[in-house]
Amino acid sequence: MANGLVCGYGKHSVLHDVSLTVGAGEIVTILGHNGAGKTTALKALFGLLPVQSGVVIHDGKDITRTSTASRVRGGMSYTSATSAIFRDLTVRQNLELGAFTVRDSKVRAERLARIHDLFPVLKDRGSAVAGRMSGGQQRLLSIGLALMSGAELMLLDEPSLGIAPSLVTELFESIRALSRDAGLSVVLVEQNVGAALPISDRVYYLRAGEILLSESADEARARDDWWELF
Ligand SMILES: Nc1ncnc2c1ncn2[C@@H]1O[C@H](COP(=O)(O)OP(=O)(O)OP(=O)(O)O)[C@@H](O)[C@H]1O
Repeated sequence: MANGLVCGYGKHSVLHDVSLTVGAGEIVTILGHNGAGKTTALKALFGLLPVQSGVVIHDGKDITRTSTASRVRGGMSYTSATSAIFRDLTVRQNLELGAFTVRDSKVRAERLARIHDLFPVLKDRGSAVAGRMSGGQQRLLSIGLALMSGAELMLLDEPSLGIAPSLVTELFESIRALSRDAGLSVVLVEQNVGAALPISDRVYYLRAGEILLSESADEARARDDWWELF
């Protein structure tokens, strides 16, 4: 997915030689302290930041210089840590907009039904104004939006942020189910290590823009010294 990525803001490099892979149906989690470069890595993968050197590969194609729009068409989505929804529109309108690139109305209806099954609150509150829902419900909606686009690879930045613990478990189980049943691949950035590890396949540890270590989530779960690694 990324090889030798160097990227940052202006002339300032934040990522130094970052390489990472995510297979079909795999959930890969990037762990690291504040400021390590986790969000920067997701943005670089999604084409929101120019890459100074290195390559981004998706579906076997070099997409390093392609636009974000073409990455969306290619099956990628990015959900930022700050609520990525249309606050003044209803929940239903938000979800419909998530699939604005999908012409086939049957496909749109199927996706909507699936998301309603996954997150029934988005069905029950379909006519609610999105910006007036709770923070947790807004997070679910932002993930619903990404799923409506038909993403095969989701880049998720701190999905648990601001969500009640019971809902975090439910949300993460839904993500796991999507990867298991529908082959969804996920690159997850998460401070809530306890919630992320049980659904992850592999883990990358990022420090000051460099990958320190990559290991299986089983190995990571067996550790009690994550933070000493950084
Ligand atoms: N828009 C920006 N312009 C300049 N520097 C930025 C910008 N956004 C982030 N940075 C810097 O890039 C570095 C990495 O930030 P980034 O947000 O990727 O870290 P992070 O690991 O996601 O941290 P957090 O867990 O706090 O979100 C930090 O030093 C940050 O100050």
